[in-house]
Amino acid sequence: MALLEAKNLTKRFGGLVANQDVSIGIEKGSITAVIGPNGAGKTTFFNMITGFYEPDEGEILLNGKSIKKLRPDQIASRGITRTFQNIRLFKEMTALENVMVGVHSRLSAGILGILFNSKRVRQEEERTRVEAYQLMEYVGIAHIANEAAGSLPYGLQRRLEIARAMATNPQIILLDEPAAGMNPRETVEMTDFIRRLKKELDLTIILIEHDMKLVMGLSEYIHVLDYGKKIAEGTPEQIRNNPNVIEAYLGKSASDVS
Ligand SMILES: Nc1ncnc2c1ncn2[C@@H]1O[C@H](COP(=O)(O)OP(=O)(O)OP(=O)(O)O)[C@@H](O)[C@H]1O
Repeated sequence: MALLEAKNLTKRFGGLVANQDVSIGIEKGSITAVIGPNGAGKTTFFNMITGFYEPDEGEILLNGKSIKKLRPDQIASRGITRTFQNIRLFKEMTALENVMVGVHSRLSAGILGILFNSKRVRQEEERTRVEAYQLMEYVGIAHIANEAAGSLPYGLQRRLEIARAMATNPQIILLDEPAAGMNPRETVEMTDFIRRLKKELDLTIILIEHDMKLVMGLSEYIHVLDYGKKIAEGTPEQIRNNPNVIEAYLGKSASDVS
């Protein structure tokens, strides 16, 4: 059984069908890419999996149980986390504090704890700080712990967002264009880092990415969307040679998939 199963998902915005009958199964411990031209429906798919949009039709199963009607925080607590295409950090807060927010969402002493048990709250605060710092060390960004998130270069902000997502202790992480805006060196580092997440933490990774070199080099399996419909799935080799995929990218840039 697939760890995560999206079955026949459809999402409409007025007359526009952003996802139509999309089915995607994700195996535990795999790296899967969802690709397609601009506006194909990739982020809409992520938004349904993570509870930001409720599908109009279809079903989403995690370990065989429906998560379709759950809120984003409930889905996060079941181990599915994400990053965003447009980085969403608390820009005025330090990098460490941003990661602490992620850890907090898992540990939180609750409002009664805050009112009546300040010692426990203080201990939890300290534990949160230590955990967040360790996570930053793992991600290789501990040196920027005390810098304001908004002042960091783009590549570091992307890594920081991943560190915050990982702080919720996920089993599945959805990365929406992790290499967007990165220079070639940063892209290679990001590729290595994603591989490490899979290998060392046994994370299941689903990514949206326009950088075909990254997609083809990193993914074990690829699903292709075009105008809201899934037009192909397969290994990188199969996708590279799939006439439907080449056709979908033609007119944009045929060389994108080669
Ligand atoms: N909240 C929304 N309201 C109305 N239309 C939306 C909404 N979200 C997405 N859409 C539309 O749905 C379609 C699919 O958008 P989506 O962002 O999922 O595509 P995408 O494949 O992620 O594109 P890109 O690669 O450009 O990020 C687009 O036509 C978009 O304008």
